Amino acid sequence: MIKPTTVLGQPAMWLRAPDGAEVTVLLQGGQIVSWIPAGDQERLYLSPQAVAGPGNAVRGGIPVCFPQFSKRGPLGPHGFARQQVWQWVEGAQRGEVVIGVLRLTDNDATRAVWPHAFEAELSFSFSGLQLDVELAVTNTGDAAFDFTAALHTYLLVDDVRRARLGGLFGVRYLDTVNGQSQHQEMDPFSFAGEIDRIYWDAKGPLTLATAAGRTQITREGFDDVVVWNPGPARAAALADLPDDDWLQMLCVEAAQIGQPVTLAPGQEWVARQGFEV
Ligand SMILES: O=P(O)(O)OC[C@H]1O[C@@H](O)[C@H](O)[C@@H](O)[C@@H]1O
Repeated sequence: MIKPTTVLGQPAMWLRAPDGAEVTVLLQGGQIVSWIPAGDQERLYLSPQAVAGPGNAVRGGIPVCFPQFSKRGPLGPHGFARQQVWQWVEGAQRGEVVIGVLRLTDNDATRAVWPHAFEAELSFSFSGLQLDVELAVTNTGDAAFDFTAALHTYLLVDDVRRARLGGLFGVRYLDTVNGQSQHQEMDPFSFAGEIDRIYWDAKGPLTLATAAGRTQITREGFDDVVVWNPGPARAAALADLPDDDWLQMLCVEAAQIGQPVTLAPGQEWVARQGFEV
């Protein structure tokens, strides 16, 4: 079943597979804001103080960061894709699987800050205990451009201090809290408070273990992984996050940061992030 709905007062689509798995996606940002696997519970964190609509970035779900990751460039944080309203292209049931596709193309607002012609497509498919999310970007103009990107997934956890993330052993990372580079030594590792790291060239599958069970996270085409939690002090400074909700979320982001993507006219880049509980 696929039907229009609203989330945070904004247009969204709600999709349910025959086995009961559900996804809700906001047109703003092409942002998946809910994923409930079949017979399971909500797996994505969406802040109860999230604000949608023009000029806002929704805190939670799977924001699409494009064409810039974080503040690593001249654009606003994480680029403009999460603030743009994407077009709903199609939703369909194919056997047991339900798919959804949204598209963002350059427009006056994007060209004002980033003078390139592009088409970005966010596709997802789900059924049972799996969700796959794919981001494709095509250069529809006549000059090459570069970008960085991420699927900035907010995973819902019962208490981040009891969560453990595995699969990054030996991977070099930049700790953006203190600016230092290190290699991951603990695997799996747990979280005491604020963490903000870019793991470079991390290709293997990840496992997030929480009291609610395990989530396997795979990636194709994304070289890097970002692990972010604001911890108590930064959470208190974020107006769209309740002070204690840093305990209930962990961002494990599939990202392309270290080697920006360069697309020649007509070229396409595709990358995906998959989840299984
Ligand atoms: O508050 P924003 O713009 O959604 O960003 C949230 C976080 O996103 C993460 O990806 C970054 O690594 C953090 O540095 C940043 O604070």
